[in-house]
Formats: sequence, structure tokens, C-alpha cells
Amino acid sequence: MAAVAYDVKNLVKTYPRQRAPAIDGVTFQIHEGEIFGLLGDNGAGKTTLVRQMVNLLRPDSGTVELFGRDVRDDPRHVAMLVGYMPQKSAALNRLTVGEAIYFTAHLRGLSRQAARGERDALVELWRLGDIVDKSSEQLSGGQRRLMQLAVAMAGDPPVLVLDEPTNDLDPVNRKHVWDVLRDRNTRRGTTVILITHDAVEAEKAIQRVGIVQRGRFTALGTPGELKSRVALQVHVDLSFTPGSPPRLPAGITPWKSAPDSWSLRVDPDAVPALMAALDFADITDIRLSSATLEDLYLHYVS
Ligand SMILES: Nc1ncnc2c1ncn2[C@@H]1O[C@H](COP(=O)(O)OP(=O)(O)OP(=O)(O)O)[C@@H](O)[C@H]1O
Repeated sequence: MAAVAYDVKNLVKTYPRQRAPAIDGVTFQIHEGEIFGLLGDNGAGKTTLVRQMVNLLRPDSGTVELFGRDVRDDPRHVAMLVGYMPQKSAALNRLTVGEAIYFTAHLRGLSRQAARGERDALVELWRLGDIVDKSSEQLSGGQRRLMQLAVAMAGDPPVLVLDEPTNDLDPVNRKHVWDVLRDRNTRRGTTVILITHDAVEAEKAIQRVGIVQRGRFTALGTPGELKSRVALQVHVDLSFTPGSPPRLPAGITPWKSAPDSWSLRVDPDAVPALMAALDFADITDIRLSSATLEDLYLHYVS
């Protein structure tokens, strides 16, 4: 069993002049070496939760321990061990991209020479060569996000806490983010905690998920565990000879249709009847897939 990286107990936070708590008695653990995803609606409390985990926000009650030590006891403990990427930040505005990466690596304990090497490696990894000498306030939203990822990773902290790391990014860079995170996790054992609204892409990387609603977890577990707790429908995508749509058993209707293809959602126990009813002479392609993390999310927040 992997060591516990984060141990969060009974965390409560109500902002001043707010009636409802933003975080309402949250208890959970994150194990060393896992990729943990926080999903939830806008305003559910995700950012409030992670800001308390990185000691940027004080809880009203409850505790957050990082590798056995309360994060409030020693701010340096968190700064050295956690690379935090906030959703929005003006903190690095005056520095160039290269300086922001270099100084962060140096502050996390690398010698000047090693920090320069780290800067060069991260500039290459995140393809920041063209903007390395620009000050971060001159960057586009996506470029800024890539710089923030490089800064969070500078000095190779064992834990990354990333608040919506793929926001503002184009599809190529979004894929690159998921690839890099998976690679860091596999090769270096980096623990990754991330907030995302991108359940479809996150599914490829996330090993355990917490779904937050009104300051509480409504679901916590591996995607497989959560799916097995709810009877989610099977997806069936089928294509057919133009002009010859298949006859479907009563009660099954396509929820998405194009001239010669349909998508169906079917209860797992209705799949055999569907297969028996289809005339495969006119079916040109058929794919069955299980429910996705997005389905799971929609199930738990609705
Ligand atoms: N500084 C603040 N003062 C007062 N209320 C706040 C403050 N920051 C957040 N809130 C409130 O706390 C609740 C949780 O906000 P939080 O930013 O944690 O949600 P979130 O899940 O991260 O949302 P999103 O997905 O939109 O980023 C919301 O109702 C929000 O309005």
C-alpha cells in the first residue's frame, strides 16, 4: 500500500459574509504516486479545497497533513514538496518565463547550475523556446498556462496540485499536458492532484476521482468502483447501409442520429435483446462501450 501523501480530516471553510460553507466537513486521503482528479460544478468548492491543501487558505476547522505534517506548521514544507498551479495568478508577472522557472527551481533547493539545467529542460518539455524571454504579463492565456505548468514542475516536487491545468489550451497542448502528467507519474512517481472540467480527457489519466458538490464529496473512488455502484447505460454506436436503418426493440430509441448512423444508450441487461433484434446484413459498423467518466460525473451531480 502506497504511503499517504495528503491526509485531510473534517475540513470546514465558510467565507466571510457567506451563509453556506464552501467546504463542509471533507475527509479523504491521497496516496503517494496517484493521479487524483477533483470534478464538480462551478462553485462546488474545488479551488477552496486545494487552496487549503497548499496552505494558502486557512480552514475554520479540520486539518490537512502532507506526508504526516500539518501544512500550517511549516509553510516551507509545502513550498518544497508541492508544485501548485493556481487557476489565476499575477504572482509571476514581473519575471520572464525563463526567470520564473529558474528561480522556482533554485528556491526548491537546486544549485544555480542545476536550476539553469532544469529551466532549459522544462522550456523544451513545454515548448516555451519562443517566449522564454518574454515577461509573463505579455503572454496569451494558453502560453501563460504552459509557463505555470513548467513553474509548478520546477525542481521536480513530489506532489503537483494543478487547478484546471488544461484551461485555455488548444487540443494539441491539452493532449501534451495529459501525456506529460502521466509520464511524470509513471517514471518519477509524482503524485498529481488536479481539478478539471474536462472529464473526457481526464479519464485517460485519472486513477481516482472525487466528485464535489456543495462543499462535500458525493462520490470518491476509482472510476471503475464508481461506475460499478451505479447502473450506467452502455453506449452503442452503429452505422448502417444508407436507407436501411435497423429495427430496434421497443423502448430503445437513438439519442443521436445522422443519415446512416445512430448512437444508442441501453441498460446493460437490454444489450442481448438489442443484439438479437438487429439485422446485421445492413449494419456496416457497430461499437459497444461502457459508461465514461463524464457519464459518471453527470450521474453524481444531477
Ligand atoms: N473569496 C471568496 N469570498 C466569498 N466567497 C467565495 C470566495 N471564493 C469562493 N467563494 C464561494 O465559495 C464557493 C466555492 O467556490 P470555489 O471557487 O471553491 O468553487 P470551484 O468548485 O473551484 O468552482 P469553479 O469550477 O467555478 O472554479 C462558491 O460559492 C464561491 O462563490
